[in-house]
Amino acid sequence: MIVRSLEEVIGTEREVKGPTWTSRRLALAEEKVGFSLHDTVVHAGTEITMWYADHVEAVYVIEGHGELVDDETGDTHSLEPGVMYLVDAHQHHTLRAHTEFRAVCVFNPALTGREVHDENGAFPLLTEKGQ
Ligand SMILES: CC(=O)NCC[C@H](N)C(=O)O
Repeated sequence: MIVRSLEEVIGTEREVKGPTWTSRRLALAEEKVGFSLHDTVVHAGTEITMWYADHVEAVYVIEGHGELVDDETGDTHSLEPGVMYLVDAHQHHTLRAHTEFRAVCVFNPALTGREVHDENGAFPLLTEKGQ
């Protein structure tokens, strides 16, 4: 059994900062459980367009308000605590954080921990060895 607190992760290599977000990665590929689990904060008033070419992601909002745009259809969804969205088919999508926004994010395949978005808004498919 692995028990890990957010406080243990903050300030370590498991806390990864992107341009508009900070991802605290509680479970990673090295745990070998088939997914990674992150407690992620998105900074208020920001917008980010993403496209996970190699991953699926589940996002469960626990704090804050924002909106999600499915860039493939133009559909816009209001985001607030208790709302979950699944990026289930590699959709290009845009997240706007109206307030500081916090969510639990799960990725499959698991992130190794060092990934930040590339120029397409994707996470590179790294192995634990970093390829
Ligand atoms: C807003 C957002 O989801 N940014 C990407 C970070 C990713 N969800 C992560 O948790 O690493």
